[in-house]
Amino acid sequence: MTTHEVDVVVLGLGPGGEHAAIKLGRAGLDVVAVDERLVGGECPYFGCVPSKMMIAAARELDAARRVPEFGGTAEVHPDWGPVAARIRDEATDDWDDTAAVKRLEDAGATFVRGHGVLTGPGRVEVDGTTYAARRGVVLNTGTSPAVPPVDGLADTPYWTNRDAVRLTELPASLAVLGGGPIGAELAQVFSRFGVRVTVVEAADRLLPNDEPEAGEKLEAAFAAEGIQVLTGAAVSQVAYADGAFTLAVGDGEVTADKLLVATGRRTHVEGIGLGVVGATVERGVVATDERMRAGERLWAVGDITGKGAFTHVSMYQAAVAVRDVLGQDGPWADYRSVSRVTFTEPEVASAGMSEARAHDELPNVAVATGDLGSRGWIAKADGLVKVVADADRKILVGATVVGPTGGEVIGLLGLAIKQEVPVTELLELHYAYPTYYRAVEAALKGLLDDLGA
Ligand SMILES: Cc1cc2nc3c(=O)[nH]c(=O)nc-3n(C[C@H](O)[C@H](O)[C@H](O)COP(=O)(O)OP(=O)(O)OC[C@H]3O[C@@H](n4cnc5c(N)ncnc54)[C@H](O)[C@@H]3O)c2cc1C
Ligand SMILES: NC(=O)c1ccc[n+]([C@@H]2O[C@H](COP(=O)([O-])OP(=O)(O)OC[C@H]3O[C@@H](n4cnc5c(N)ncnc54)[C@H](O)[C@@H]3O)[C@@H](O)[C@H]2O)c1
Repeated sequence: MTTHEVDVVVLGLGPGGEHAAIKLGRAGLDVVAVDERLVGGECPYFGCVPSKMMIAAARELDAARRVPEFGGTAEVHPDWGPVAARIRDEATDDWDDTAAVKRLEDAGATFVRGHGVLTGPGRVEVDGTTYAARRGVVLNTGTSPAVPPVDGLADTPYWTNRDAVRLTELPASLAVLGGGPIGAELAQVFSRFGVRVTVVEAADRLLPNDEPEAGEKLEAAFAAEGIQVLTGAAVSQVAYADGAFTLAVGDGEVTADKLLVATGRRTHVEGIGLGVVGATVERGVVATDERMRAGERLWAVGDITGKGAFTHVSMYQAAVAVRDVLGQDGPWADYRSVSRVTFTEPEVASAGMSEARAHDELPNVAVATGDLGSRGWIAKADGLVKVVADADRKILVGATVVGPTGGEVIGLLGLAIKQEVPVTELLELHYAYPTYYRAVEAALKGLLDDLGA
């Protein structure tokens, strides 16, 4: 067996691994970067980028459909062709990572395509070759779609996100299993392109990991667009015959031409030798410290760390790990104010803790909710701002914004949570009239009585 001595091996090149390999290569280290599929991982080829391109197109269709409400007439004839072409040509290079491999090599890293396994501290084996890393291994092996053990499902030609982003034509009807971020975003896209969509969600609301009020707003928006949503829905069986899927849901049935499974993710932590470096894996998550250290000469970043399955978290953690590999003095990982956005319309954005988590972790919590104010009324847009405060310290610990630009407005609140800005000081800002972010001021005012401020 051949052994190569290097400084660092990056195993798995999702957004975090790619970032780490490029930074460490540019820092002059001898880096070997390993991926068995495409450099960049899920986000550019099967996740964020293609889905957001779909969403951009679907939004234009929806805006055109709203013309009569505001003044005039417009005819909308959806065409998936330009969306499919844009994803193929602009987002994914036809699912070819030549450009991403070149970026790695230009940074000084050596790319190896293959399945890597840890064989000891700092040691990774790929197809019979061992790479022995003096400093250690950065692990970023990410996830695959998780498919639930529903009777019959495995034998059907269901889709996951990896199929949905490669479609060149759309079906007449689609059932979406799972109403989390993937299911919700894609359900709305396909519905806006004329597909009859039914979302089947096991929990009692859409986006069950967000505030309940957010799920309610989204469900109302979906109903208004004609998307059928079944919540609290247990699917006991899936069958496929004569070109159609049938889902047994409670006492009833859902039928559709196609089925998209969006029921969560399975982390790639099994069978890759995590035991040999003393890493702790619990419920599919690799335990990490504030420097992203996960075992002997091992750093772990991205979805496998369970700190938020988002591209920005993966890249943030990679930057932390790079600092530690290079012997720098922090800053280390801080998750108090992780922002996240589901790009439905309305957007559902949040930062920090939910109200429920704040009640679990803090003795005194204050909560206030407001609507989107003048801007929302003018644009005929429904939504909300919810703020969660530590009532003893009089600072925000969590926030949710549901609305047309929720993902932008949350930036202000994320900063306030991270910097622990007193609520009274936040109220000293000038909130331009009539912006969406002005709705934050109204929500904050709702906290004052409870804070005794
Ligand atoms: C449809 C969809 C939409 C999304 N939208 C957003 C969004 O808008 N915003 C956002 O922040 N996040 C979004 N996400 C989540 C985002 O894609 C992930 O959080 C992101 O890709 C980070 O993942 P990661 O860095 O852990 O690794 P991944 O992207 O999962 O990549 C891991 C890489 O490791 C490789 N690998 C695994 N095991 C091995 C092995 N043993 N040997 C060699 N290589 C291996 C894989 O081939 C893969 O390339 C979306 C996800 C999906 C599916
Ligand atoms: N805009 C974004 O940032 C974005 C977009 C998409 C995905 N993501 C990331 O990817 C992750 C994975 O997304 P996801 O939506 O697949 O996972 P998820 O775990 O967030 O949601 C899955 C949903 O499926 C439901 N479910 C599970 N089993 C079911 C069953 N048998 N029948 C019906 N419903 C069932 C769950 O209750 C849950 O609501 C997200 O948590 C998020 O971190 C982010």
